[in-house]
Amino acid sequence: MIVKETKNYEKVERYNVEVTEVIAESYKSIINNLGEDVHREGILNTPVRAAKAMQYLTHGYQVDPLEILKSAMFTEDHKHMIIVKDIEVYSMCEHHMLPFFGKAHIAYIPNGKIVGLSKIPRIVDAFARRMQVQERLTDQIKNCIQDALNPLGVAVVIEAQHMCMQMRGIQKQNSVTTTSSFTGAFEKDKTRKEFISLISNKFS
Ligand SMILES: Nc1nc2c(ncn2[C@@H]2O[C@H](COP(=O)(O)OP(=O)(O)OP(=O)(O)O)[C@@H](O)[C@H]2O)c(=O)[nH]1
Ligand SMILES: [Zn+2]
Repeated sequence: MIVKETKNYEKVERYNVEVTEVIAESYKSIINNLGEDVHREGILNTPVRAAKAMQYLTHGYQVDPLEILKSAMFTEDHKHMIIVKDIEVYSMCEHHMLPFFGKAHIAYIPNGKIVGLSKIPRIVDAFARRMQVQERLTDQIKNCIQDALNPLGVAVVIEAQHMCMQMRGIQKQNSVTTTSSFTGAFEKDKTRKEFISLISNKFS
């Protein structure tokens, strides 16, 4: 499944017909085995809908995050912390194939190159729209920014709720998991504290 943006910035979803049919057949069997009637009106198109939904939720495999960053890098002599915070994250836990969702807060300190701001949420999506664990998602985002920009440091914090811990299993509705990953300057106490303090401030 490919998500493309047109020149007018409209998002177009293109599904490979054969892949969708194969996944839909599997869903038919799953729905049947769950005890539902696959011929019931409301469910008749569900296998295809679910096949498309699942391909959408994992379309990050078709995206190259490094290329996204490289497509908008600019030379700039700015050596201060740049933070993009409160980026919505929707991902799929690889253990249960249930969503986990929350916010990512990302910072870097440039070393000659800055990147187009929108590209940071774009790479979050590129890695999040896959089967993931929160820890790997956090590290992949950090490594990608480090590799593309070679900055003085990168910081990534993700706060998320896992549906597999809420709707089933341990059923804890209010627990939030925080993961973090740092390079370079952010390994220093002072810089990391400044980052944590800035992401904790809310705009009034
Ligand atoms: N570290 C980590 N664990 C995760 C993540 N998403 C889900 N899990 C956990 O993956 C584990 C899988 O454990 P298993 O014991 O194999 O699965 P389970 O029997 O369904 O476990 P319960 O959820 O405890 O019922 C669970 O503890 C989940 O909470 C994640 O992003 N990171
Ligand atoms: Zn899970």
